[in-house]
Amino acid sequence: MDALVPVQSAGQRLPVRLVSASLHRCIGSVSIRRSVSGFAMDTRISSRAPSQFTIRAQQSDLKESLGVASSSDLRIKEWEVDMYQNELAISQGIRIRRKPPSKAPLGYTGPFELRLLNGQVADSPSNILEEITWFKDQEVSRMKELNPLEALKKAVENAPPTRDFVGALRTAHQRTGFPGLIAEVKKASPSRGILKENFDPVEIAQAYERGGAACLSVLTDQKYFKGGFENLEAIRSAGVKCPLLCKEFVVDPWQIYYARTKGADAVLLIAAILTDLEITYLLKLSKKLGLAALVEVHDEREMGRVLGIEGIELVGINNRSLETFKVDISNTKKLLEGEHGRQIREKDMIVVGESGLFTPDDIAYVQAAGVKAVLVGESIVKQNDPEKGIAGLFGKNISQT
Ligand SMILES: O=P(O)(O)OC[C@@H](O)[C@@H](O)c1c[nH]c2ccccc12
Repeated sequence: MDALVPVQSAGQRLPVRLVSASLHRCIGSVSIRRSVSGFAMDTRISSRAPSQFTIRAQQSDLKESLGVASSSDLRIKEWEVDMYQNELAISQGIRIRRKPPSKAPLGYTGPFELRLLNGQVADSPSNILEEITWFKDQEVSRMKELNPLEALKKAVENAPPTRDFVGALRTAHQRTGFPGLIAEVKKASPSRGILKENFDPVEIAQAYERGGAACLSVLTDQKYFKGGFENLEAIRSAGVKCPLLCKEFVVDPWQIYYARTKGADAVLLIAAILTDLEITYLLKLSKKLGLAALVEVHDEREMGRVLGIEGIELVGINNRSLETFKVDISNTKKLLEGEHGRQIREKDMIVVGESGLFTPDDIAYVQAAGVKAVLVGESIVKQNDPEKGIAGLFGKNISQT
């Protein structure tokens, strides 16, 4: 990603060839189009209005790098890259399409003709996760314009060190004998609507900390969860000591940098929307920036994929399908049985039981299934006093005092 350097001065030649080549190497055919167009449309280019010459020079570099000659050829190449990305995702059992399908550009002939002949593809999102993912893709493009990657990288260099998310979970587990608690600062969700009307994120975070939470999860998605990065920042600067998970739908490496500058100590990577290569790359990037990564799975297939990826310390099992909203806590048990469970124990990974946990019995059930941590939102955020909510959830006061 280092090659994603914005234009500094007119006439400067940029190694665009390297941009696409290195992306190709790092994340396969994954997000070349977004990165390429993100690059080509970089705000610094438009806001600093360099000479036409610079822009032309870049575009020709770009075409050359993709082996194309005209802008319609370039459109076709970009479209093909999207199609390859979809194919790659489908081959890994990923049902979520990362972008709305688009028709082949005029004049296209090539390897996807047969697939196009196969008939209609739905061009509205098939489920809520797909809708969120499509929206996120556009939202990130807009946010990148306001916060170019170069500026974020500088901010990261001066950011205070991160706190040890995984260590905090292990310590809490040893201290209490219960799974370490990641308590979620969550105002609303698409499945449950508004959970708390008078929502003060800092007050809730402090109450969670007093109640014995090991870590906090802060939803930053605005549109679907009524969260925000300002909540993450506010909680961090209010002096809360628990490490913070930035709960976002990550579809682009830029978001990892952004989360780091806003005070996150960990990020979420959702296997249902990311290919193996993307998870591998985003994991490495997170580590480089000092962040832990919670890799979330929902079914056996995703668990199998994730177990094949090196370097994962934290796996979340979501009991809620983000496609259908169905919640079933026996999902945690099911995914920890047999060969998968054996591999997890062998690698000493921490499994986080996520969603739909309300009672001490629920906690005991997922603990018996093998989790060392739990991620809980609704049942504790809804309480008038979230600190007491935690004691209610565990059937015991788990605070330090
Ligand atoms: O409120 P609950 O049922 O306790 O769930 C919390 C958490 O697991 C859930 O918010 C969640 C799990 N994975 C996610 C991914 C995106 C958004 C939200 C989530």
